[in-house]
Amino acid sequence: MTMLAISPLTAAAFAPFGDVLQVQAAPSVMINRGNCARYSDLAGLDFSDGRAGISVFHAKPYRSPLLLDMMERHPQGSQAFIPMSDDPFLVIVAPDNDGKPGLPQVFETDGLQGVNYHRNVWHGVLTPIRGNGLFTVVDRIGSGSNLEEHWLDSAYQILF
Ligand SMILES: NC(=O)N[C@@H](O)C(=O)O
Ligand code: NI
Repeated sequence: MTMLAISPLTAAAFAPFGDVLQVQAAPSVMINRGNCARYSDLAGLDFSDGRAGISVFHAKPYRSPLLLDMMERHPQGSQAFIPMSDDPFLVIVAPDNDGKPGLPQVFETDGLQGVNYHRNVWHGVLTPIRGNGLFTVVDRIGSGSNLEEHWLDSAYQILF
């Protein structure tokens, strides 16, 4: 079974798939009488025929080795995962290859990062690896199906 290596999550590496939500080199503006740095407008939110909603996901942390046998995407909207703890999680994405996921890439967050998957980007399901598994999620609320799943012809293994 093919193993997938894990890379640290960076905005540059993740750019083809979405946005990294993290403190930037410089704030957009200082607010609250200089007591708070605001980093504005970090994610490309995109919802067709629906609206943005904020949900909470409570996921059980996975144990190593992880078997990656399915990837999914949301044709009608972006999806952001913002951790409610400072625990790292795995972010698994793949380019589209004629309507199927191409070679997956695996990133590990540094505990102070969230991600926003752009619309229709192949990704693995939410994958906490330790901690409380609590995440705030910003994604599309609307009618109709917004979930396309693809079961991989051959699974991958991820050690962490
Ligand atoms: N299905 C669902 O709401 N969650 C997935 O989209 C996911 O990315 O975890
Ligand atoms: Ni998803």
